[in-house]
Parts: sequence; structure tokens; C-alpha cells
Amino acid sequence: MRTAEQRCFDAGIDQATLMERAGTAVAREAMRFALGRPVLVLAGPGNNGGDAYAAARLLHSWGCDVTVAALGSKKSGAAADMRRRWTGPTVALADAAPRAVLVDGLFGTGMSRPLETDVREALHRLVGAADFSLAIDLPSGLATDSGEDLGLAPVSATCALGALKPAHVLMPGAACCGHVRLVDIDIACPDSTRTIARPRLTPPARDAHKYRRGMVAVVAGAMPGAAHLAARATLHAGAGYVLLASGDPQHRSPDALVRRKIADADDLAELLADARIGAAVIGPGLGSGNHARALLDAALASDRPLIIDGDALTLLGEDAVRRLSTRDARSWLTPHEGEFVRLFGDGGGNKIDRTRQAAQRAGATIVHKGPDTVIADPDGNVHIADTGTSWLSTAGTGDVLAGICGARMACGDESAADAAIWLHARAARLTGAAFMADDIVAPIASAVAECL
Ligand SMILES: NC(=O)C1=CN([C@@H]2O[C@H](COP(=O)(O)OP(=O)(O)OC[C@H]3O[C@@H](n4cnc5c(N)ncnc54)[C@H](OP(=O)(O)O)[C@@H]3O)[C@@H](O)[C@H]2O)[C@@H](O)CC1
Ligand SMILES: Nc1ncnc2c1ncn2[C@@H]1O[C@H](COP(=O)(O)OP(=O)(O)O)[C@@H](O)[C@H]1O
Ligand SMILES: [K+]
Repeated sequence: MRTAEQRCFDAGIDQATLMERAGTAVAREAMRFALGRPVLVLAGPGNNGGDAYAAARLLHSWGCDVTVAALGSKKSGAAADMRRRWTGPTVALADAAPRAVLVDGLFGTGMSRPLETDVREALHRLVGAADFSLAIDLPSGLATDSGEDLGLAPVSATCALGALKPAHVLMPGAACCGHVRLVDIDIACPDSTRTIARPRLTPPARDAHKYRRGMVAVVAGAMPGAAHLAARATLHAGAGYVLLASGDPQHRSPDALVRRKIADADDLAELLADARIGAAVIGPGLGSGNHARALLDAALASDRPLIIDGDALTLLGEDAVRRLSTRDARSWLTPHEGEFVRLFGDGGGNKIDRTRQAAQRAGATIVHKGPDTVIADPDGNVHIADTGTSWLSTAGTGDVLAGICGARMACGDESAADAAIWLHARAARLTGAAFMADDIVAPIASAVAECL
């Protein structure tokens, strides 16, 4: 953001112009929610406060009843000019009385340390008493680059200026921003990091053939239910042919699932020699014994693109980077936070940085799951999914995701991992609430239909 801002300054746009744009966007948003109610604007000592003074002036000029609660001030610069141009009522932050609508412009991207007690108390008192609160850029007390809570008060909505920052999408910050609205202040922020949107999927070609339009093998192990769940998800996510490879291929629905008996790792190696298989899913319910280890070895030694999930991630452990970086075929890893730490440790910055570094080290695509799922590919691109629902925090939904990943990888989507994450979240939303993992499988097909 600072680089982008500097590029603007180099092009002759000054700080006051950017601040006026930011203040205008915030004032418009606040006006929509104020609906004639009195507004309290908190204005801090830096440029976030400058935006706040600009917003207060505009709201006042549009007929709003506005009071500013001020905390410190600079003597010069654009923020000081904005403060001078505000001529309406002003009180000290500590003395401010709550009002129905609050605009939080105390601190934005300049948050450098935890809020002091008196500031934190005043902020919480005023935000807590407002019916509606709108943060300028970020809720005050949120660390921009990590999403760390430095004493923040959660708000109803946030106007993110120019670009989303990590704190808008990473936990715990993401949960405290309320509805995040990205406002354009005419700053270009090209970045290899972005949030995912609904994918555009193509239906099978006119001359499609079941073996050519996405053939997937799902490997079962000690707990066959998990692999079965993944395989059903694979079918509903658009695969043409799904093979369930297991030691005990008992017949269970659905009938469309093709069962193949594999007694040992050699059988799996033979099955995976079939070049028509566009993706193999291994890990859900695989187990952790010698048999599971041998199956994983066979899968890693194969030329098939792999989705590595659950128990297979635990088996890889700290050896993951060495074993994956020598594979020629693509590998995707789908760890939750606990599995990620076992594979790659917990150092190295925020979730975006850690996932990007891990993907580059392993030469694999990593889907780092959770309420703030981060998807990183080996080329350094990072995509973040903030579309999930917290109802997904139920056993087995990860197995479903692994299956969807297999389908979209085998179907050859351009951004297949993003598509899989989006379909998973959408299927969950279509299902509603208090579901079990099995319930979100059939709605995946409806989610696919929304993308055609
Ligand atoms: N980028 C863009 O394109 C645009 C950005 N714009 C806006 O600028 C904002 C960033 O402004 P900013 O850099 O002035 O930082 P800001 O958040 O106002 O805070 C800095 C002040 O707070 C202080 N301070 C920090 N922590 C503190 C603490 N715990 N307790 C007490 N004090 C603390 C710090 O003091 P210091 O650390 O120096 O002691 C300094 O005085 C950005 O979020 C957006 O709103 C728009 O105007 C236009 C386009
Ligand atoms: N609070 C949450 N909000 C959104 N998505 C969540 C949340 N908790 C879990 N999920 C998603 O649910 C899935 C859970 O996967 P995982 O932890 O592997 O569970 P399991 O091993 O039981 O299948 C992941 O896709 C994860 O991103
Ligand atoms: K703020």
C-alpha cells in the first residue's frame, strides 16, 4: 500500500487529494447508514485521523449532525490541514458521549503498538454504545500486516481504502472488521495476492468422454468412510469417472462409484500407472501404519497429480519438502493449521507469508485451511478465501474438500484450487446450517451449476 501510495505521489497526486477521496468514500458510506441519526467521528493523530476530519466535514455539509472526538494532532501536513478545515463541534476522546452512529478514524495502517489503556477504554465504550460503527481503513487497534488484536473494538463495517490489507482477511482481525467494503480511491495496487471470487467453469465439451473429462482415483485406508465421502464429493464436483481404490471394496452407494480392490502398494502403483487418471486423492482416513506409509510411497512415486490430505500429511511430516520437491507431477497439500505446523513449523510471518514460503519450498500448491483459507502456488501467487461459513467446522468437511480438489484438478480448471474452495464454501451455504459433512456433497452440483 505504501509503495502504491508513493507511486501516486511520484505521479504528482498529493496526500491531501488521497485524503479527500478517502474521506468522501467514508462519508458516503456513513451517510447511508446514519439515516438522520447523530454521528460521532473519532479522529486520531495521523492520516487515518485526517480521513476522519475530511469525512466529518463532508457529512456536516450534507446536513448530518456531527461531533468529532479528537485524540492528539500533528502540527503540519495534510492531516493537520484537514483538522483545521473542520469547524464543527470537537471534544476530547476521553470526554466524548456515545452517539448512535460512530466513525472510527483513530488509527489505520500506522498502528505500531498496543493501544494504551485509556484510549482502548474510550474506544470500547463509544463503539459498544453505538448502533452502527464504521471503521476507516481498519478498526483501530488492529495490526495491519498480521491481523493481530492490539486492543481493537469490533465494528459493524469497515471501509478498506484502495486495497484489502492482510488484517481484513486473516484471523483474528477478519472477524472484527464486520462487513468489509473495498473502496476505490484511484490507487493502483497490483499484487500477486488476491481474494477468490466465483470461478467460471466450462461444461464438458460436445465430444466429452468419461475418461477424458476428469478421471480421479481416491485411495481408501483404515477409515474407509472418509475416502468414501471424498469420492462422492469428487463425483458431484464434476469428475467424469471416479475410482475408489481400497483393500475391502464392499458395495455401498452410490452405484456410480467404481470400486477397485488394492491389496498392497504394488496394486496401487499399477492402478496409478493409468495415464488417464488426472488426479489422485490420498489421505482422508488413510491411517498411519506401515500399510498406509507404503500406499503413500506408491502415490508419491507415481506420475499422477496428487491431492495430499489428512493422514497422508501427518505421514509426510517434516520430510514433506524433501519428498515433494523431487516430484515431477503436481502436488497439492490441504493442511489445516495443526497439520501445516507439523509440516512446515510455525515461524515466518503471517498466514499469507508462511503459506507462500511453504509452497515455494515444497514446489507444491498449498491449501492452508481454516476460516481464512490461504492458497499458495509454487510461483508465489497467493489467493485468500474469505467466503466460508463457520458451520464448516464439523468433522469430514475437509474430506469433502479433498474430493472437490481432485475433481477440479482432473477437469483442468485454470485456477482449480480456487474453484474447489469456492465450490466447497458455496455448497455449505446452499445447505444452510447445522449440517453434517455428508449433507454438503449433493449441493456441490448446484454450486457447479452457478459457475457455468
Ligand atoms: N495508504 C494510502 O494510500 C492512503 C492512506 N490513508 C490513510 O492513512 C492511514 C495511515 O496513516 P498513518 O501512516 O499516518 O497512520 P495512522 O494509522 O493514522 O496512525 C499513525 C499515528 O498513530 C500513532 N500511533 C500508532 N500506534 C499507536 C498507539 N498504539 N497508541 C497511540 N498512538 C499510536 C503514530 O504515532 P507514532 O507511532 O509515530 O508514535 C502516528 O501518530 C491509512 O490507514 C488511511 O486511513 C488515506 O489518507 C489516503 C490514502
Ligand atoms: N470457522 C470456519 N469457517 C470457515 N471454514 C471453516 C471453519 N472451520 C473449518 N472450516 C473449513 O472446514 C474444513 C475442515 O477441514 P478439516 O479441518 O480437514 O476437517 P476434517 O479433517 O474433519 O475433514 C476446511 O475446508 C476448513 O477451511
Ligand atoms: K480506524
